[in-house]
Amino acid sequence: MKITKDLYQGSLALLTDFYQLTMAYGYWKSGKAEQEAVFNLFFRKHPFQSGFTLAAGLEYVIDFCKNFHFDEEDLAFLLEMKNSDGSPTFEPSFIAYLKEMEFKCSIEAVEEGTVVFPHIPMVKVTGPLIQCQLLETPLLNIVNFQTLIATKAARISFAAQGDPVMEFGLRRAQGIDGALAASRASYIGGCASTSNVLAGKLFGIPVSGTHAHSWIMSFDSELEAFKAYADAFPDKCVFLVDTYDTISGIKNAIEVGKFLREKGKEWVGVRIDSGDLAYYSNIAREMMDEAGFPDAKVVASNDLDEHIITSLKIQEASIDIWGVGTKLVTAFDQPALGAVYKLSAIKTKEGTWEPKVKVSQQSIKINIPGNHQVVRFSKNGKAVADMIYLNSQNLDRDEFIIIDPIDPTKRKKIKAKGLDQEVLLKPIFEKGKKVYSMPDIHQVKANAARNLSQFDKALKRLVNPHIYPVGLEESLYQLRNDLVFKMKNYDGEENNI
Ligand SMILES: Nc1ncnc2c1ncn2[C@@H]1O[C@H](COP(=O)(O)OP(=O)(O)OP(=O)(O)O)[C@@H](O)[C@H]1O
Ligand SMILES: O=P(O)(O)OC[C@H]1O[C@H](OP(=O)(O)OP(=O)(O)O)[C@H](O)[C@@H]1O
Ligand SMILES: O=C(O)c1cccnc1
Repeated sequence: MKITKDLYQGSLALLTDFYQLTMAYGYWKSGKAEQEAVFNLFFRKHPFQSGFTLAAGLEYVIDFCKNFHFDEEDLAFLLEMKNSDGSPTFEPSFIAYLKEMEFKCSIEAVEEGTVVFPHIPMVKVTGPLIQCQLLETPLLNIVNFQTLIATKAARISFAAQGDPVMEFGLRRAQGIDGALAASRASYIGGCASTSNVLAGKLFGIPVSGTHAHSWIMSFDSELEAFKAYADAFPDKCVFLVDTYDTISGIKNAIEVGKFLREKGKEWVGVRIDSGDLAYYSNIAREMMDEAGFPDAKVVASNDLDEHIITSLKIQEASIDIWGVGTKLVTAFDQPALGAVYKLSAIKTKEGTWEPKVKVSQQSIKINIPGNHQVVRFSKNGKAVADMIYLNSQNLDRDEFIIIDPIDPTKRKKIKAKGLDQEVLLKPIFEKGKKVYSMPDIHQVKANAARNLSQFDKALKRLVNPHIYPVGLEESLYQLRNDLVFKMKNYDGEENNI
């Protein structure tokens, strides 16, 4: 098992794009490697046309940064790399520099389970330019995927209106870590359990499941198969009833349910995995009630997502538990979140922070310069607005104006008196030393639920959700404008239109 062993036990410093290493070499060669910089990780658009996004992945980020180093094998690999003319890509003294490199960055981040919005920095990295740069790809890899899946899981859980959702995705997930990370993020986002036993072991997530059609098919009859399963798991029986004929399957399940009851045991219920799930779940409910099993549950599965679940709820399907796999763990309708990681300030030789901006034809792509913090204003536990501000700014004011980063005609006055304020970027590492104590996964899940409950349900509807106000504090907005004009050499002529 070389691949899994190397992946999970070796150094992960090479899990990056090659250009990060060529830039790292360039920074080192030009004497800029240790110059202090600030980078922000943020996304520009919610996934799935959602009205909110749920942050996840910080625990992986912490793990990655704690173990950030180049081991002997990594260094040997880099030393062997050649340019097209056969010359070495990296000088031995650069490799020696990497060997001695110790993680020195400070990291601030939103906690896992925090509801986040476009443009809000989710992770802010401050430290030697070379180290900030080397973190770009792995941080994006981790946060993009887990945030995407946690958001999808939250949408699915809302659609299920509090019914348990079992995550069944492993067999269709994007590879080994895709599956593991998806199970973790799905649990944070609202799923009750996973079918992935390794995820259960690694992350402490509850593991659950029913049985497959192959179980039934391996016996001479469905009834015999149900009885044998009941024998093995008298307290945990969910019978899959659609292998041959769903109605006969429900009858057989009830018969075994009665047999179990005679022995003082109660079955859990049935699973329906094909056909019209509203129609068959209602028939199953009626038959089980009539037979004296009002507490027996109906589990439904088969290519479910938030939209089909919503439709089944509208149809008043009698489904108590939802099994969701493929469309959850592959984020079926949006394969990536699209978060980016941008340089926003750099320290000058004089020791002052110089804000940096990337100018773009598309205003959505102009980053927010400077060294920031984010505050969430709320009233009586309900979030009111988020403000991104320069962290030199004093929050002790009665009133703020926030300006939409894309459309400056959208502004909001925040009367701060009487509002609660929560600063969202929390210290995670200080100069390479971890200062954050990571809550366990159940606390993270509870944090997600608490966070989501702070937002109006208009934000959580699947179609055309309400837009939550997020803006730049006035002076940050002004700084950004001034910098864009400066970088574009704007001289008052029309040449910038
Ligand atoms: N009442 C319903 N309303 C809306 N969608 C439903 C309803 N019942 C089932 N579905 C969905 O319709 C789709 C049916 O897909 P498909 O044709 O693959 O199922 P099937 O033929 O019944 O099952 P299979 O191919 O697995 O034997 C699934 O996504 C399922 O979740
Ligand atoms: O549909 P998902 O949301 O991905 O949920 C997981 C699916 O995996 C299993 O199907 P299986 O692999 O046996 O295939 P089949 O039922 O489609 O034949 C199970 O019966 C679900 O239908
Ligand atoms: O336990 C189940 O019922 C299950 C697990 C994985 C995929 N489909 C169903």
